[in-house]
Amino acid sequence: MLITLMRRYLRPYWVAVVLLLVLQLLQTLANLYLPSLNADIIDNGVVQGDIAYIWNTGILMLGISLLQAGAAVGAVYLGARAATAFGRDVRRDLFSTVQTFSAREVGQFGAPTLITRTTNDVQQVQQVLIMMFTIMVMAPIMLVGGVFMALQEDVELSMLLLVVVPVLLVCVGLLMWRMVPYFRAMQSRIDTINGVLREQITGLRVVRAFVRERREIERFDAANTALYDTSLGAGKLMAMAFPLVMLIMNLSSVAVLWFGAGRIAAGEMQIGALTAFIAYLMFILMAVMMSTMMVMMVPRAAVAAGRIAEVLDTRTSVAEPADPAPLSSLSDGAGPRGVVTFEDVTFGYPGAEAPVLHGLSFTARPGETTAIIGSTGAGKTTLLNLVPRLFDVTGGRVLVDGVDVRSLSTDDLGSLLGVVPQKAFLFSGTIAGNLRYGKPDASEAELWQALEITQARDFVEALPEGLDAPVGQGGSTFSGGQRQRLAMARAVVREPRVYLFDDSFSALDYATDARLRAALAPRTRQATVIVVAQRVATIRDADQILVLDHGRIVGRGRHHELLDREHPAYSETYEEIVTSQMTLEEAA
Ligand SMILES: Nc1ncnc2c1ncn2[C@@H]1O[C@H](COP(=O)(O)OP(=O)(O)OP(=O)(O)O)[C@@H](O)[C@H]1O
Repeated sequence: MLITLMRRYLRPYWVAVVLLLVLQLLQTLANLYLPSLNADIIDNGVVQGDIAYIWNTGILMLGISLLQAGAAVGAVYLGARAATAFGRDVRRDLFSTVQTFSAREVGQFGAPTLITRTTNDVQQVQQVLIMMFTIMVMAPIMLVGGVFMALQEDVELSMLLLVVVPVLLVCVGLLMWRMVPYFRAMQSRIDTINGVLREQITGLRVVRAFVRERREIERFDAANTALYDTSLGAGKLMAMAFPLVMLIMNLSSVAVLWFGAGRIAAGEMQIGALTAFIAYLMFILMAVMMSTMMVMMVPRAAVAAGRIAEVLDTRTSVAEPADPAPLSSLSDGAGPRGVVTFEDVTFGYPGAEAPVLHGLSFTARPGETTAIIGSTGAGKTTLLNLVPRLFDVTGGRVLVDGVDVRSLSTDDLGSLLGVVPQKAFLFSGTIAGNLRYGKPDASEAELWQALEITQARDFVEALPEGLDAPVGQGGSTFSGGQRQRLAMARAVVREPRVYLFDDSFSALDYATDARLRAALAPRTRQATVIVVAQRVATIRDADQILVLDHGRIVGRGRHHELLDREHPAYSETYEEIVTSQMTLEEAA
């Protein structure tokens, strides 16, 4: 998975990658060559007193050092560029894939993991990529080249490698092997801390209201201590790792000096060769250490790459039609009017045993208001979500002007709808920016008009910056009712064919609710309005009221018809809802 991801996303940067590999090769070879030149200076220059040789070789060494430094800088630069570009491209694709997801896929993954995958997991792979760019080229060359050069300097002394290398390999391998579980656990501990923190920040008011601060602090402490323990475990091993490696390296140097001194005394080796040998030994040991670390890090990155690929490979369940029906084909070729028809619609959430909606059939017409009322959990929001295709039906069809919503392109379908969700959501920015979300070229006059209709003009006018007043993330700087009215204004600015209001009026007081509906009526005269409501007062004038109970339509008609025991449309459920909110005299 890691390789596939890297191949796919590094392809545009292959020139930079090849160039950086060549530069790495150059600098590693230069690195390998320098100790040998140093040995030559000592043996042929210093020992023999040949000043000219020292100068010439010294200048050559300087040249090679400069070349090596240049190549190293170039390689690091190109590597960093390719790796960061890789990260940017993967994040971009993850984001645009998630944008295509329906509520089904988002629910299946969960928002937190989608965020972690786009940020943390990409970072993990990117880091390993940078390491690979250097170590993958450097380590094998340093290892093979180091052994080759060491043999060139002295074959007998090279036998020491047979002892030193396996010892280092085993020690570093063991340490890393014990560290990996800590690293894995660390990720999930960080996830837990994030989870607790997110919940507490979002639910801060509830925590305060129920005086649960102490309990919440304990919860956070537990998660925090778990992370501390894990980090400490990894830290202890890490603290051991460096001294251990240094000890092995120093002991090896001592061994080389010990045996080398004997060989020099016996006239079998020169001093320069001994210094070069020590340098090559260090190269070899470094290469072994880096390769071991690399081998241990790859599985972690592979896990991250797998998680990224899982998102990238997920196809949305509300797929775009291959051959979308043009808007002009709606209403039998007359163009969009906004007639919404549910035809024997059944819907069940993924993984749920029973459907939430059962065989719903109704038509909502332009110029009419269709209201949906029912107890909580009856399926009202679910029903509304099927029109903009947040989910697709599991049985039956949802039609707009006689065309199945699944046959329209999502852009076309969206252009017909003005949705006001149950939880009004605003984006950070300004009020004007939010209102123009569905119609970027709307004039200021249009924005004020929409605000007037949704009874939001007064409070926006009262803000010092007016339309340019800042909006906090999610709309946090406004009250629930203000947010709701701004969200409605956003839909009104768009002048859609179909308005979908999901319980948008319940955050308003009775008087504002009534004024808003009165102001909205002329604007929606040509449009289809579907309103989900809890309050009977909000919908008593609706042209058609659908009473929903456990996902079935158990009553349909106008307010008076549904209450009239003599009328065929009479609904006992509706009467129960009405009497729970007002006396029958008030309702009449
Ligand atoms: N994402 C989901 N996954 C699984 N089940 C869900 C999901 N959303 C809602 N449900 C279930 O579907 C049923 C209908 O929910 P829905 O939100 O449509 O009800 P509602 O009538 O709008 O309620 P309310 O008036 O409280 O908003 C409920 O039983 C709920 O538990």
